[in-house]
Amino acid sequence: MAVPLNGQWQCQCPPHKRCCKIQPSMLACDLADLASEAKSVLAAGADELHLDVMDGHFVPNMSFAHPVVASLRKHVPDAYLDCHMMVSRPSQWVEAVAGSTKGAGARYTFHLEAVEEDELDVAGVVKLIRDHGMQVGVAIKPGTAVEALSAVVALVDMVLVMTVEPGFGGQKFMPNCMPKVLALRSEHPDLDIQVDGGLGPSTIDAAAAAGANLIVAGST
Ligand SMILES: O=C(CO)[C@H](O)[C@H](O)COP(=O)(O)O
Ligand SMILES: [Fe+2]
Repeated sequence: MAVPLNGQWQCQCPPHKRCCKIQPSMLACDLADLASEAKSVLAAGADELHLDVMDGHFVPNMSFAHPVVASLRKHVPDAYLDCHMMVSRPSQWVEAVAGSTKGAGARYTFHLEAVEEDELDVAGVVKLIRDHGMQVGVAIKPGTAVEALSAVVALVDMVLVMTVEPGFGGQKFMPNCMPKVLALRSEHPDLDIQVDGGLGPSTIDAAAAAGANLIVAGST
């Protein structure tokens, strides 16, 4: 479990327990100052940078896209970029995001609900991401049952269980999503499980206790 201590996120997990990684969501920062904001959260101990890409179609909001990610990469050449792709037809952006994040570690997390009939099937999207050298995450919205992941969990590196409706920062953590985390963790002891939305000092314990080990920290 990680807690803020003297301006740093300090892990409090006993040695035998799974340690949480903290991934600040850059959606919460001054996007006109993205590079220096990214450097300061990394200096404060952030494990990865969570980049919320929104297309205004899969979610009713827009944020930034791969050109911004490419510019940011020049300033943080060694950072791990965790791209949360809230976009329809996620296969269409894989090549662009791979080109924008190259040089150090990156993850492309697509929403299971966004894969459309006439594009690749889910396994095809996973393969496309991997073929482009990125780790693979798959996300589900609060309203999607965890059983919807059963055919894909074994193929991916990480599962993101959204704890808010995707599209906006600053929303309230939804504790009723924790049983999904618990179910995933009991079935998959070594899987990376991420939670995203309304995480902060008052909600991180519930998420870690349920079995999440990747914590997106945004506005709270
Ligand atoms: O995916 C997201 C919104 O769709 C953001 O990553 C998430 O909301 C983080 O921000 P906050 O902690 O403020 O909720
Ligand atoms: Fe996110």
